[in-house]
Amino acid sequence: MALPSGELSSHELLDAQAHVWNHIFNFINSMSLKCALQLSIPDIIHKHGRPITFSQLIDTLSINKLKSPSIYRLMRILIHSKFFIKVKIAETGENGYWLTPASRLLLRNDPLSVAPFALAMLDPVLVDPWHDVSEWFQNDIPTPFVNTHRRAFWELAGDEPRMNQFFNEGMASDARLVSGVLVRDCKEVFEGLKSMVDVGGGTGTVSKVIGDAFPGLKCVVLDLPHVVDGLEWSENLTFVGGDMFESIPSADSVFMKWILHDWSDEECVKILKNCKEAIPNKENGGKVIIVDIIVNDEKEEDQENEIVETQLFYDMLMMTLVTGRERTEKEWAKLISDSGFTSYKITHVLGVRSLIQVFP
Ligand SMILES: C[S@@+](CC[C@H](N)C(=O)[O-])C[C@H]1O[C@@H](n2cnc3c(N)ncnc32)[C@H](O)[C@@H]1O
Repeated sequence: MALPSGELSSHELLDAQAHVWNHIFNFINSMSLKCALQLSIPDIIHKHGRPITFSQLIDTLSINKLKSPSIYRLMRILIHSKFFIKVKIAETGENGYWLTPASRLLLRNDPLSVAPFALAMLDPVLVDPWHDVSEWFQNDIPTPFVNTHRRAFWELAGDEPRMNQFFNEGMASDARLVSGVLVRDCKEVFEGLKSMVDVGGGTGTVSKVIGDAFPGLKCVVLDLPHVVDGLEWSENLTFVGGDMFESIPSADSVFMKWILHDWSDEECVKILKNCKEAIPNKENGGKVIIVDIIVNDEKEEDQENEIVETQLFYDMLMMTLVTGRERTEKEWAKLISDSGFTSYKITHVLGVRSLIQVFP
């Protein structure tokens, strides 16, 4: 009996096979990147200050030198995935490895480094639940993460200091990049505010940057006690260990970056209602400032669009690790009105994410 694939031309069949193989092995891109970070390859090339030859790279790497030929293979795939380029060194005519814009974002000491975020997201604690997604679909456990680790994400982060640390560092590295854009390109959103609560603000990176840019603005970071206990306060930055589902300290405004996408619609409505309690009415300038993804579902089928693919990755990540999801504008509008707010304004200045101002 002819298989369905028998209806395909040889060309279609081979293309389909290549497509399937690339998806089977997509994780090799992630893991090769993780390996390069763990071996500090971007930092070594950067420190060298000019393109580095293969033998110079091998001399600098702390590896078993018998495995050097495999570094050539690692670099070859990372060149293919645009993390490095090979250039001709003018003086010697030799080839050297050099950085690309993507690997510049991986330098450890760069203030905008995403290296801690990459290492957090590719830690086995966060990767293991992906093996349990299909099992989770068949049972009544709330998330694949709980299926694997028997505890919810935030609970395990509270119990495991190593996870607490790598997750907070990962978040802080993303927060540095985003807060720079916020204070540069969205000044009007913060101007005139006297106080702001950064709900789920982690170790306070965004609040520090915003507080420095607007010295009249007092920021309070509310996060779980294991995240904020022992952090250093300053003149206009304080920390409160608490639970946003219980209550949120009062302020002119609430800021939430990467919070609501962690939670289900019901949970988001609870958080947003608590935000509404914490701020003054619209006439007195109360507002909630949200930084999160708005999925452009009209482009969902368009696999050429890198931003849509990133948004869909995040949506699956929220499904696997926590109870959250990424939302379309229509879904955001429903959450906002179900929580008793009257209007919102979206600003698209943050690439994959958007800034949403919500008014009581
Ligand atoms: C995805 S992280 C975002 C951190 C920070 N806003 C950022 O974007 O860099 C979510 C944060 O929510 C905090 N969180 C989780 N449950 C919470 C709760 N019930 N009350 C307050 N914060 C909570 C976590 O500890 C974590 O810092």
